[in-house]
Amino acid sequence: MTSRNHQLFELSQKYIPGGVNSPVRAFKSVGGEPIFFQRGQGAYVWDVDGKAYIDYVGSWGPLILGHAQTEVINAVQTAAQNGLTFGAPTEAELKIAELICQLIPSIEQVRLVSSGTEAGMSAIRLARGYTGRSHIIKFEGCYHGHDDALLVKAGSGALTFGHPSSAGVPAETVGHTIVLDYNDRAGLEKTFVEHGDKIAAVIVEPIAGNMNLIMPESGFLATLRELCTQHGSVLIFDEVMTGFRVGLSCAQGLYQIKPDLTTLGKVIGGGMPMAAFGGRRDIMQCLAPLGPVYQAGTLSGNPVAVAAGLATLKQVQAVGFYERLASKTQQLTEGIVAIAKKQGVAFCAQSVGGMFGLYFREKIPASFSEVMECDKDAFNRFFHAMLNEGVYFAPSAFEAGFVSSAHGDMEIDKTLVAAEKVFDTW
Ligand SMILES: N[C@H](C=O)CCC(=O)O
Repeated sequence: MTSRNHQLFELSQKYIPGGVNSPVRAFKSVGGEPIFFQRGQGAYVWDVDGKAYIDYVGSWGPLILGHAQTEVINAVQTAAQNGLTFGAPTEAELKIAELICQLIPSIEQVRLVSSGTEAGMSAIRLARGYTGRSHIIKFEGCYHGHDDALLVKAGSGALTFGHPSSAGVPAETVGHTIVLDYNDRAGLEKTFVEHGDKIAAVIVEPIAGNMNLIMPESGFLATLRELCTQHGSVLIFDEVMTGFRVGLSCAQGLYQIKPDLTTLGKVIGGGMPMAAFGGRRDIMQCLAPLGPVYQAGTLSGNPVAVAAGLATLKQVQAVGFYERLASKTQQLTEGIVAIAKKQGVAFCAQSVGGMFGLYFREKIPASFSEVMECDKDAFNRFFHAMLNEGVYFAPSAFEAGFVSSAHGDMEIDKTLVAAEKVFDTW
């Protein structure tokens, strides 16, 4: 009998390109058909054929409290009853803006948008408007949404499908984008010596999560900070993924580096489409209607999304929240590593807060080129075998994984039992 999933996928391909609304969902690199989900609760998701999975994707990061979390759902329902959108200021958006500024000291003012792509694109335009310069630096394998200027040697779905620089982006559009290697301080210094007075901004994922998980090496972020200050360039931390995911003070708090601008998304929307960019007041004041840099959005600050975000940010402030999350995530990665090692599989893993990376190689990668050395076929085999056991990891060797506060000992144990079974017959 044909599964409901298969039927839906067949039909979807007729009406939606590739049957998906974002390429990385397509299972293209791991093979097989994408799963159509019907519902989620806590740490679990159920597909349309009724099979349950422990979910380590969490909608690619936003669901730090798990699926359908009671307070978040209640907040959404209450907000929705008062109207879905006004296209005008609300008290709730003021509340979330104030909270973001309180929790992230580098953010003195913030503007809400609807997606991480918008946040990144707006931050770049703002940095260019503020400095009056054109060049930007980004790093290979980092992904900042699908804004044209940033879609060069990008990570995430672009990397997954082997097209890190997209067709449809004119050469002139990326003519001002300089791409460097993540963690390459010497390359960075050289570029600033050559082009320092032209560089409007450096945009970086302070912990890279779109080429699997790559941690910044000691001194990398500090060098970035020093060079940007020295040359009058705007330092932009893309914390769409790491914001309120790796800790309450985000990656910038962990590394004690103050960027000029920060982009946020995922967790701040609690599962609803919301993102933000914010930072130094003197830079933010260049935005319309105060300044000459235009930026806008009909649904920006959407009240339902803001309600979900506020309910989420309230809960992550609970004492010990991030310590518990980090320890669960570590329990998961250390457990899988121990099982793989027992079977002699070349595998390693690492985590930070509620975010983790799994690598089919002996040593944890520290750069884009080392990530590329991971055994992609082994990952694909592992992915499908775990899926078969009811564990859903991201369908790409280049994406980080996520643990939520709804993942308890039971879910971690079940995952490790599944991994034991998978590696037993490796
Ligand atoms: N890595 C991406 C976002 O952070 C994955 C989500 C997507 O592209 O659909």
